[in-house]
Amino acid sequence: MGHDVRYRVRGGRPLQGTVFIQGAKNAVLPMIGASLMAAKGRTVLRNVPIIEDVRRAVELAQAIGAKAELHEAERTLVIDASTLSSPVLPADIASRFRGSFLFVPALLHRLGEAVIEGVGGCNLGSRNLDFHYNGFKRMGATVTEQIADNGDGIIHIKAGELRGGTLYCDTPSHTGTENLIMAAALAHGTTLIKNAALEPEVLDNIEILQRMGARISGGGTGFITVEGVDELNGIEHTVMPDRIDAGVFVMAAAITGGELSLVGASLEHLGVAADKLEQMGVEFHQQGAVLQVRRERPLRPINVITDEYPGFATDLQSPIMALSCLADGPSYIYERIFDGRFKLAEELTKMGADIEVNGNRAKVNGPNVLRGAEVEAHDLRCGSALVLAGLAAEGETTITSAYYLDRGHAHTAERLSQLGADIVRETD
Ligand SMILES: CC(=O)N[C@H]1[C@@H](OP(=O)(O)OP(=O)(O)OC[C@H]2O[C@@H](n3ccc(=O)[nH]c3=O)[C@H](O)[C@@H]2O)O[C@H](CO)[C@@H](O)[C@@H]1O
Ligand SMILES: C=C(OP(=O)(O)O)C(=O)O
Repeated sequence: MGHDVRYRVRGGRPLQGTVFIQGAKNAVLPMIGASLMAAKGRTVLRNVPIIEDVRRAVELAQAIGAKAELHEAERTLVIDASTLSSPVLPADIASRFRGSFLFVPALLHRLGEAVIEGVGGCNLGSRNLDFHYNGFKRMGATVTEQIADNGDGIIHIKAGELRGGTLYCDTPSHTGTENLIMAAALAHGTTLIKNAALEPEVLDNIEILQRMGARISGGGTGFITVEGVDELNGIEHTVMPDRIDAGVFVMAAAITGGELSLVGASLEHLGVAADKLEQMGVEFHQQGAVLQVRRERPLRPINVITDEYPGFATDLQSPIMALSCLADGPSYIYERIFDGRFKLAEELTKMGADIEVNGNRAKVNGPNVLRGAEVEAHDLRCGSALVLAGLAAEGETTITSAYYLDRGHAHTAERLSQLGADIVRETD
């Protein structure tokens, strides 16, 4: 996986024009999980990002018996889950994306069990699932692990009937909150989830579940109450815009000294990242649902501490590391969410950056002149950061293992080319 896609970028062109922000990866994946909970009717999702994670999610839905049709040109996904038949999330698909674990509540409710042969997602250090498992157990499920012949662990979760209870996340886990809400939506009785995540995608998921018939209150407060209902129905829903995609395009304008109109981007959804980018010298003008952004002055250095929403999103940490290479002085980055998210530093160093990494802290000694090099996308956001670095670098940058980038960003080369970038996508 990940070795067959390359991007070639030739830097030095300021980006200008209008770009359409895609639908949110981290909203559509739990929505696909939610739509599998509807035993009757079809769910229609609009503004679906055409990314590899969505293609994998469609394959996985089909593998467990649902009818799922992705209409790419229309960015529309139609799901009929009435035919759900297999509780097994097969490793060859499920281990390619993190969102596969969001199918578990539907399997528990519809088939009484889930068999998880693998969970994927970006390799960012330890990525535990204990808040999910502990929550399912508190609702009456049993969770057991069996070691397969090849040494891989296979998790079996069985739940004859889930019942409401008091659940919590030790820290406000994004997918953990979504999974516990979905598990509670069709459980018997009332569930309270404490220390729930506040991310806009979590709220968009609460909205789709409510429209399907779920009874959920407290979204956005950290305490979510769910009163279980007997069934959920297929409905139509438009996926919210992707705030990480928006943040990357803001930084594309910033790193090239350009000016862009981002259709669908929201300053509010960027949280603290908007303030940090403003401090670096980015100018924002929110005009309704279009965000205008430009950078004319030299970039200033920045201190970043990643945090749950509305803090600085960890998924924008890699892109801002690339941007801070050009800033006039040292920038300090403290990654608090994941313990293995600095592989990018080595790749940027190949391009001429000067970055000191110490555990979960990095110091970027800007300003550096970036030069084109062959670099590797170790994960999704490492990929988007390397594209940004390539846009600012002298000469040609080749980004390998770029399947990771395609996991989360749609039509990257096409959208950047329309803004004046020199970028092509190649496959073997
Ligand atoms: C598909 C999706 O929505 N992915 C996003 C989601 O990932 P994901 O939902 O996996 O991230 P979490 O919020 O769950 O994880 C954050 C931290 O909590 C820890 N943790 C989490 C769950 C658990 O049961 N036990 C535990 O210890 C993790 O190891 C990690 O250190 O949120 C991340 C943090 O905003 C984003 O980077 C990902 O893009
Ligand atoms: C970490 C990410 O995604 P996932 O949780 O899907 O691996 C990401 O989007 O950067």
